[in-house]
Amino acid sequence: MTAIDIHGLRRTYGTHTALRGIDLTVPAGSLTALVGPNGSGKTTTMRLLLGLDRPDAGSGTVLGEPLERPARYLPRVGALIEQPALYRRLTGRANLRVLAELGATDRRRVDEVLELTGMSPYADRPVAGYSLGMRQRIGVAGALLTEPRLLILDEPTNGLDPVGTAQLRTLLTTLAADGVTVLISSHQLNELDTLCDHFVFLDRGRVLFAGDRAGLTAAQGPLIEAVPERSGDLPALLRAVEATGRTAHEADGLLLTAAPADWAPALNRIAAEHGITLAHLAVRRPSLEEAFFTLAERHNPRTAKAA
Ligand SMILES: Nc1ncnc2c1ncn2[C@@H]1O[C@H](COP(=O)(O)OP(=O)(O)OP(=O)(O)O)[C@@H](O)[C@H]1O
Repeated sequence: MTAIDIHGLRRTYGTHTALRGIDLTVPAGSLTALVGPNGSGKTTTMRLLLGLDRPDAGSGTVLGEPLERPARYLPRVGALIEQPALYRRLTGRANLRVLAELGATDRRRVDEVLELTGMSPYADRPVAGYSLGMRQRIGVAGALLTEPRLLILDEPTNGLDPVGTAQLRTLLTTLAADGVTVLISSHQLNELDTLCDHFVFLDRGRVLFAGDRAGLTAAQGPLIEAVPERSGDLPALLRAVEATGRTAHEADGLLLTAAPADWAPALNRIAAEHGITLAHLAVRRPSLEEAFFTLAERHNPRTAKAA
């Protein structure tokens, strides 16, 4: 079952093409991360899915209904796009009651969503005194009022402290376990690494990768990291690796290269041939951020680093 199945989604603003015909498949019940640098098209994608903007091209379904008929699926969708619109003088609870009334939702649901988002202790304070993170959580609470089957959250961790982020992570995991599909965007890639099970990488309006963790590992391959005993040898080691035709980077005193795991002994030999002793040599799974940059570079070698 797919919650979102869209093909060829395209949106141009004036001369700027924000989305270049992307395909987006989000499995039902998944926690799918929509990740990419600033301006890659995450918000545009979400706005189009929510019927807040119209695509120039593209079709497909959301919760089994056609994308062109958002009114048919929106009652089952909860969303938080950018900052939540809240009445600053009203309390968090009163804001949610207004939303519940507008959506003809039972008032008792307000207490439930306050509890779910950990906002019950602050519910009777005016929103004007809330931190950014508290406003975000009230926004998420508002998105949950209608017990949505699909939750679309644009950068919901913006402004959240580590405790707030951890609470949101627990909440989203619980919702997904209950069969709710969650599509969540962030440009802080590693934040979504442990939370999500599906990933869509956007870069300049294109999809670089879409799939699950196993697919990502297969697409990107492992990373080999090495540290020379003498830190001054790192540039020479980089040159030696690049001379073999591989791309290598330096990060925090480490040499990193995307290569098959069995290339580690070759790296050890190359170092030895150049008179360099390695203090550390390891093969590991790339982080989400590293996977993104490897795939971005493969796609567009000259400009990936600038993204
Ligand atoms: N209404 C608009 N008018 C003109 N350009 C727009 C509009 N909306 C988006 N864009 C442009 O489209 C591109 C994609 O923007 P979008 O907001 O979707 O990116 P994003 O991935 O959500 O970025 P961020 O992480 O900064 O939120 C950007 O270059 C942006 O400037």
